[in-house]
Amino acid sequence: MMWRNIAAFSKAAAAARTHGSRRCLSTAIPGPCIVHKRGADILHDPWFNKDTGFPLTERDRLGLRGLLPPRVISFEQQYARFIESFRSLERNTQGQPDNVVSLAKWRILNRLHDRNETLYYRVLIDNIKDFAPIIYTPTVGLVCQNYSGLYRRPRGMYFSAKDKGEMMSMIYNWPAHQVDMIVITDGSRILGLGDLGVQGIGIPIGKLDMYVAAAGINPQRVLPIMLDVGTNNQKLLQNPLYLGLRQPRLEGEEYLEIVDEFMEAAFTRWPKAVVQFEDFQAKWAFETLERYRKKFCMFNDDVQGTAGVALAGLLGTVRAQGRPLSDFVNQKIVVVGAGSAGLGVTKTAVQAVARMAGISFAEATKNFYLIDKDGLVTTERSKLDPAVVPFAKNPAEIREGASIVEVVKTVRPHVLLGLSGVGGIFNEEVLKAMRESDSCKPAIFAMSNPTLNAECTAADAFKHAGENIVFGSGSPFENVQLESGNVGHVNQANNMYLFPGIGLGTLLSGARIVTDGMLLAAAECLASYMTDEEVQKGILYPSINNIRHITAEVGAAVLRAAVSDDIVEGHGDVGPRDLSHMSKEETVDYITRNMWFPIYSPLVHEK
Ligand SMILES: NC(=O)c1ccc[n+]([C@@H]2O[C@H](COP(=O)([O-])OP(=O)(O)OC[C@H]3O[C@@H](n4cnc5c(N)ncnc54)[C@H](O)[C@@H]3O)[C@@H](O)[C@H]2O)c1
Ligand SMILES: O=C(O)C[C@H](O)C(=O)O
Ligand SMILES: [Mg+2]
Repeated sequence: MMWRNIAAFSKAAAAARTHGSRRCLSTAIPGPCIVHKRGADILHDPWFNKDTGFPLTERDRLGLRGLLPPRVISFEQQYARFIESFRSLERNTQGQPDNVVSLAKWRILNRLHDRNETLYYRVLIDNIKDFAPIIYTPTVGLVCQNYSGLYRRPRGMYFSAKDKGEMMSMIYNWPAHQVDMIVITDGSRILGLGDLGVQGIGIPIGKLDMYVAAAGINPQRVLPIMLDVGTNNQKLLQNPLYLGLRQPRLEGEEYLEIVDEFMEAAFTRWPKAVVQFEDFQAKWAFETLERYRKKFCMFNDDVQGTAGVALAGLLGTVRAQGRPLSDFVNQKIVVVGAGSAGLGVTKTAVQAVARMAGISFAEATKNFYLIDKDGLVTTERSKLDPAVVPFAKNPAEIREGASIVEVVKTVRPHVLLGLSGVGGIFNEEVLKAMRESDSCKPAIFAMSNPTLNAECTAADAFKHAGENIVFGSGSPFENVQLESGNVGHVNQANNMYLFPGIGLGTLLSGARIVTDGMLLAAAECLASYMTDEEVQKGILYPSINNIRHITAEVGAAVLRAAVSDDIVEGHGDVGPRDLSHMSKEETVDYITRNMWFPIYSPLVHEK
C-alpha cells in the first residue's frame, strides 16, 4: 500500500498543483449549444439565459430582438456588476445580525442562480472562499431551517410517499435528457439540525453547487432530489406554511419501498448516473448503503466521504508531530459521536491501522475510544447497537458511560474528534484536559455542522488546549491570532474535499459501483496533497481556492483505482482500454479536460 510514500508524494503533488490549477481554468473557445426554444422562453431559462449579454446576431437568430434593452453588456461587465452589488450589500448590512446578513447574501446569489447559471457558477468558482459559506455550510443550514418561508421557485425534484407507484413515469418530467450526478436526501438528519423534512432539499442543492464549482459537472446534468416520506419534527408539522407531507415519517418496509422505487426509476432513465446519499439518519444511511452499493453506482457521503477526509486529517496530524506515518498505529484517538459519520470515520481509521500494522481489525481497535450521547461505549452497555460492538471498550479500562473529560484525562489522546452534532460539547474543561495529551501537537477536530453545532470554536480550542494544537472544523472559522504572535491555522475538515472527486472520478470511469478501493484511493490522494512544510505549520488540507485542482487529483485517483479493480466501462468516446492505458498524469489531464467551465456558448436553435 501507498501509506509509506505519502510524505514523498506530497512534494511532487504540491509542485504539480501550482502548475495545474491554471490549466483547469483555461477557457477554450466554447462549442455551440443547441436550444429547442426561442424568444422569451430562452430568457426565462437559467441554463441558456445570458441576460443583456446576448450578442445582436444571436438576438436576431433566436427571436430576442426587442425583448432586451439595446446595449450589449459583456460577460466581464455583468460579472463586475454582480460583484459590485454583492459588495454593496455587504456594506449596507454592516452591523446587522449575522443571520440576517447571511440570508441576504444567500438571496442575492440564489436570484442569480435562478436567472443565469453561467454567470452564477462563474462568480461561485472565482470567489469560492467567500461564497462557499453561503451556498454550503453554514448558511445552507439556515436556509433549510427557513426553507418554507424562503421558497420562491422549485429546484430539483420532489418524490413523496404519495407518489408511490408513479416514480417511473415522474422521473421523465425532469427536462434534461442526461443526468450525471444526483444528490438525494430524505431530510431526516440535516447537518446537526435534525429532522427538517422537505426543507432539507437545500442540502442536495448546495452539494451539487459544489459539484459544479469543484468538479466541473455540467449544471444541466445535476439533479437534487428530495424524498419526502414525512417528518417527525412537530414544529414543522404544525407550521401552516410547511411545504412537505404533513405526516409522520414512514418506517420499515414502507420506507424502503419508496427508496427502492426511486432508485429503480432514476437508473432506468439514467443508467450511468452517480447517486450520492446525503444527510440520512444513521439507521437509513447504513441500511441503504448496504442495500444499494453492489447494485447501483452510489455512495453515502456522510459515512464514506467523511471517513476519507477524516483519515487524511488523522494522517496529517501524525506528520504534524514530525513522526513517520507508521506511527499512526500508536495514536490514541477519541471519537465523540457514534452515528453515520462517527462510525464511518472510526471503522475506516481502524482498518487503516490494521493494514499498516498487519494486525486484525479487532486488535487495531485498541487505541480507539467511542463516545455517544450516553458516554463511553463499553461492552457493559445493555442493548449495544451491533454497529458499535466492535469498538466497545472493556469497562475495566474505563467505566461504562464515562464522560468526555473523564476519557480525555484517562487516555491522554493524541486526537479528539467530534461528530456529535452538539455545539460546545468540547468545553473549557475538556479542552484544558487535552493539554495533558501524550502528543507534542494534540489534534482537535470539531467536525459538526453548521457553526453553532461545532463541538468548540477555533478560538476556544487554541485558548484552552494550547497554542501548539492542530485544529480542524467542519464549518469555516477564521484563523486565530495567538498570544505568541503566531497564527493558529484553521483547517476546514469537511467532506467537500472528497465527494466531488469521488463523484467525478466514478462518472468518468464508467464504473457501475463505487468500491472500497476507489474510496481509499481518494483518501490517500488527499492525505498526500500537502507538503511537509505546510503540515508542520498545522495546515492539513488545501485552501478551498484550490478545490478544482484537488478534485482533479482525487478524481484521477478514484478512476485509477476503478481501473485496478477492473470495473471501468468507459465514458463517451473513451473506452475501458483507453482508460487503463493512461498514465497518472494523463488521467489527471483527462479529468481536467472533462470539467465544465462557465462561459457563454453560441446558442443554436433547433426545432
Ligand atoms: N465535517 C464533515 O465533513 C461532516 C460530515 C458528516 C457529518 N458531519 C456532522 O457530524 C454531525 C453528526 O452527523 P451524523 O450523521 O453522525 O449524526 P447522527 O445523528 O447519526 O449521530 C450523532 C451521534 O452523536 C451522538 N451524540 C449526541 N449527543 C451527544 C453528546 N451529548 N455527547 C456525545 N455524543 C453525542 C449520538 O449518540 C450519535 O451517536 C452533524 O453535525 C454533521 O453535520 C460533518
Ligand atoms: O454538509 C456538510 O457541510 C458536511 C456534511 O455532509 C454534513 O452533513 O455536515
Ligand atoms: Mg452531510
